[in-house]
Amino acid sequence: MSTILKIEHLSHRYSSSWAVRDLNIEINQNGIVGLLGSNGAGKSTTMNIICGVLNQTEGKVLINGFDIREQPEEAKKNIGFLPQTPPLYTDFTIDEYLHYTANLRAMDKSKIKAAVEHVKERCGLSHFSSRLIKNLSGGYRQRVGIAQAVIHKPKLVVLDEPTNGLDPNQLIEARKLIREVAQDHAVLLSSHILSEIRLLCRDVIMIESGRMVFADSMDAFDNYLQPNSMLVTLENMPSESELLAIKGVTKIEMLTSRQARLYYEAGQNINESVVEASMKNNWRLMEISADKTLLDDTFKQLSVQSAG
Ligand SMILES: Nc1ncnc2c1ncn2[C@@H]1O[C@H](COP(=O)(O)OP(=O)(O)OP(=O)(O)O)[C@@H](O)[C@H]1O
Repeated sequence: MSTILKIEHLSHRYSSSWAVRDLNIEINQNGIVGLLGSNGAGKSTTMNIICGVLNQTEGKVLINGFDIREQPEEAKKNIGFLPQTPPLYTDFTIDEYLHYTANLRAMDKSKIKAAVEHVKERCGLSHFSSRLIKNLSGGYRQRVGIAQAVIHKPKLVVLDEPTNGLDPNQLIEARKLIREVAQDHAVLLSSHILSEIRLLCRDVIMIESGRMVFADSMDAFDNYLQPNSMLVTLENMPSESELLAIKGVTKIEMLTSRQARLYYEAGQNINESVVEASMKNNWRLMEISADKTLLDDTFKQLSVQSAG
């Protein structure tokens, strides 16, 4: 079986400056892969190249084994794309628009009607079939955008910041739909919001200044960003020096009268030592948890580092 998406040494230059440098990405299975990066990192450029909207300066993009530049028709049959601004014709009804996009994808004419019904059902649009797109809320427009991206059952679905600008209820609905889509498709989803990527994605690729700075599972990303620290809540909080005496602990930060951040050496597991010390000294351990609060800070640092 071919790899769904393979990107080799991809670089892109706009006039004089490079927006993407030597990207290598491979996606082999369904599920959501996050493309994370701050504004201007090169996410949209990468996605536009993957989807054949922009020709790269250097490198290769293969979709299901087809080169997007050399075999664009075959490659594009395997891609569904929702750009940052959904390509909606607002004077069309949902039905008209989905028939139109199915025809654009050169789908077998005899299968279009059933495909439109199926995708409307799947995206929760059936009850709005004959409503004009201009009369839909932002959340429903986004659903139509996703529907046009999956109507032809592509192997790869590319969603450029699909949850941007949605209100909290629309966000929940959009995430649910994207998760459902990812059960049958490989989804590449971009965002500059770390928490959004953490919520949705199995794997994450982080780019900054056009270069890849990380690519692995979300769990590995959390570990990578964890500066080896944990949060402990103790009812009887001891002194800093007593906490520092716990085996493996290298630094203490007192956060409140009952909570402290404990830093430890990479690769160490200090949970047991903390529990033991607490029991021995009657510190009354209430909670011990991985420290996720530093993630956003570290993300900012990472972004700055890679820009340098
Ligand atoms: N058409 C263009 N001409 C010149 N430079 C461009 C063009 N499009 C993007 N750029 C530049 O290329 C770099 C990458 O932009 P890109 O839009 O790919 O980033 P992004 O990660 O998608 O950011 P955002 O989330 O803000 O869209 C930026 O420095 C941007 O200013």
